[in-house]
Amino acid sequence: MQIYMVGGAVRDRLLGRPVHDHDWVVVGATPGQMLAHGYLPVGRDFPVFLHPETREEYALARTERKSGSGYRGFVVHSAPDVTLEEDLSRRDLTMNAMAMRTADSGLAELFDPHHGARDVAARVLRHVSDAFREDPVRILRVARFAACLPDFTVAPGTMQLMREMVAHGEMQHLVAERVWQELARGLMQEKPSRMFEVLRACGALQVLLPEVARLWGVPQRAEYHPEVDTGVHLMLVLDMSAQLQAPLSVRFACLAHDLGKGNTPADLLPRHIGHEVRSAELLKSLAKRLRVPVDCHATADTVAREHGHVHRSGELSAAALVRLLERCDAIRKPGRFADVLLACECDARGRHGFEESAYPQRARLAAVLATVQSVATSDIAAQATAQGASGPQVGKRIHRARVAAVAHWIAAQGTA
Ligand SMILES: Nc1ccn([C@@H]2O[C@H](COP(=O)(O)OP(=O)(O)OP(=O)(O)O)[C@@H](O)[C@H]2O)c(=O)n1
Ligand SMILES: [Mg+2]
Repeated sequence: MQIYMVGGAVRDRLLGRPVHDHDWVVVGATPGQMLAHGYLPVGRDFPVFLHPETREEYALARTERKSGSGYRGFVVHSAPDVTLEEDLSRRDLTMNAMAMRTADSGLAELFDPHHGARDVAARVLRHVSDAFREDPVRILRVARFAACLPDFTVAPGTMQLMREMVAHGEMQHLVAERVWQELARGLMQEKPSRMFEVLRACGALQVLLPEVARLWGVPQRAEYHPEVDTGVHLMLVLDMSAQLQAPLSVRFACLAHDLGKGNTPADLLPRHIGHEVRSAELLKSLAKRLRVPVDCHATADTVAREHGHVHRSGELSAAALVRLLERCDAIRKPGRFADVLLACECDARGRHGFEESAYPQRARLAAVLATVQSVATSDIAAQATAQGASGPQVGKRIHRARVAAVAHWIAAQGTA
């Protein structure tokens, strides 16, 4: 049997990027031989094994043919006579269809029948063959790679193929988990906007995230948004979230914060009165459809509802500031509130001409929260209960003490 390194590890080595995991392909072996060598079988559908020590994936060379629609509709042929070339030609992109082996001389040998190295040098994402059609997840992968390798472009023929796949309804067969997985990974790359550009260009965005796709062409007020177009703004916000190295929940919150601008009544444009609540409603159905994790949804919901108040928090009274913190559940969930503030900063700086602007609201609200947290609520509660106060009355006293503390803090800021 011969073992070759394949897929992302070969690609990333060529790109000079850090290699996270290795995929291996084994030619000329049977499952029985793999088991005899101590490899552990995984998966029901494909002849894939885990190395007994490294736990990396070793797959027997295989060919694949689509037998029906959907995720599992494949006929897999794996046998000791399947060649490396056959295995490589079923893969998605030329840059992912290279193999490497350490030769007896100790030098690394590259097997590159589809000219992946040439495409890497030319910064092109190109499909290997028409077999690309067989798996619609590949459209999401191309979009994700575009976000990760922002100077790469999609080859025109590949974009054409992706358009055809979308037009044939292939995106409908994707299961929510796979869509979310790829979307989440794409959001975490260096330039998330590239993923959305690619998905938009092939028509997949319209199918997967129509709430997002419809934001292009929707105007906003130029005084606040020099870029005017809501879709353009959204892309600036997402790239700002990457620039500020925000975690996934923040990046997803950025994606969803302005969804409600997509269904603003036409007579209100370019104003978007009430878009915050509409955003939260659209977010709810999107999160359900894609099975978005609860923490991402919760952060995004607060950002959608409250981003306007956070932006204007400099004008709020002590009482209004405490109410804002209470609505954000900031006292119980300070970590999440920090994420909400970061998303708001991405929103404010994700505008033409504001990229380098300061966003003092973030540090100020963090300080207001610290002030509120310093109020000794258990002492107030104990005292109130001793005086025979009811539950709601205790709550009111705590609220009043918090407002007083914030008012005091604001006054001290003024004299500092
Ligand atoms: N839908 C898919 C998924 C994977 N592959 C092939 O399987 C390899 C390994 O897949 P995976 O580990 O999922 O992705 P990588 O390309 O290795 O990228 P990374 O692990 O860095 O995300 C890919 O390089 C590609 O050759 C494919 O052709 N089509
Ligand atoms: Mg991999």
